[in-house]
Amino acid sequence: TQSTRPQRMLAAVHNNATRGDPRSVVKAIDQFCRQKEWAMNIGDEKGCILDSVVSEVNPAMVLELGTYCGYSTVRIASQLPPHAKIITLEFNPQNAAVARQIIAWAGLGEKIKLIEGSSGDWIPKLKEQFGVDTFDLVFLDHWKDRYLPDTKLMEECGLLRKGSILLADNVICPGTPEYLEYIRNSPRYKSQYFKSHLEYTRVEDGLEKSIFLG
Ligand SMILES: O=C(NC/C=C/[C@H]1O[C@@H](n2cnc(C(F)(F)F)c2)[C@H](O)[C@@H]1O)c1cc([N+](=O)[O-])cc(O)c1O
Ligand SMILES: [Mg+2]
Repeated sequence: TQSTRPQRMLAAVHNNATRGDPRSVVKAIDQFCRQKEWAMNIGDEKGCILDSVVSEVNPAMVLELGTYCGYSTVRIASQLPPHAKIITLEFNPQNAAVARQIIAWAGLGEKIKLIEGSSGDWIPKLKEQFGVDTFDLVFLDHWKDRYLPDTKLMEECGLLRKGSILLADNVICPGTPEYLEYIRNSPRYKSQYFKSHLEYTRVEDGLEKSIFLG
């Protein structure tokens, strides 16, 4: 039976990355996507911007929307201080299954809680189910038409505090026009655009970093 792209990506990690070495997992995925098959990981160029935001925020609690295969999950978790945690939401069970194995290979299972389901279902339950207070950093990289409704939902559920950082992928390509319009015009956020390129291509894309002002 035919394998899927995430399964071929997992095989590339097993064959080319060192167990317990997150940087080698990131490198193996980027190599697979450059040399074999494009895939929608944030990639190394935007990934370096993600790294700099994570190290600047030094978050104790991170929420990622859109695990996919776990590339950015591993990238973020490998930079977290001890005892810090990342909760990552994934809707597609096949993607979640691959992500769990990539996260395990990187040796980061203790820092990462992968939840399968939809943001609409899970965002309202994070406080009661996982004892979350607020998130220091939220990374948005799931369905682009969900960035805005889910940001409003996080506000309503009291998951953001004064100073919480939202970092959104793909604000140019594929684009998140409604989210950008809201976040750049809302008095409750201060936003900054980081110009870059769509993963593994020369097409323009970028990240939008927004601080919640409370
Ligand atoms: O469509 C793109 N990304 C969509 C990403 C979607 C991924 O997020 C999951 N999800 C959905 N809801 C949730 C949650 F969290 F709600 F539970 C999680 C989906 O199952 C999928 O694995 C994309 C496309 C391009 N491109 O160039 O076309 C480039 C990129 O970087 C991209 O991120
Ligand atoms: Mg993306």
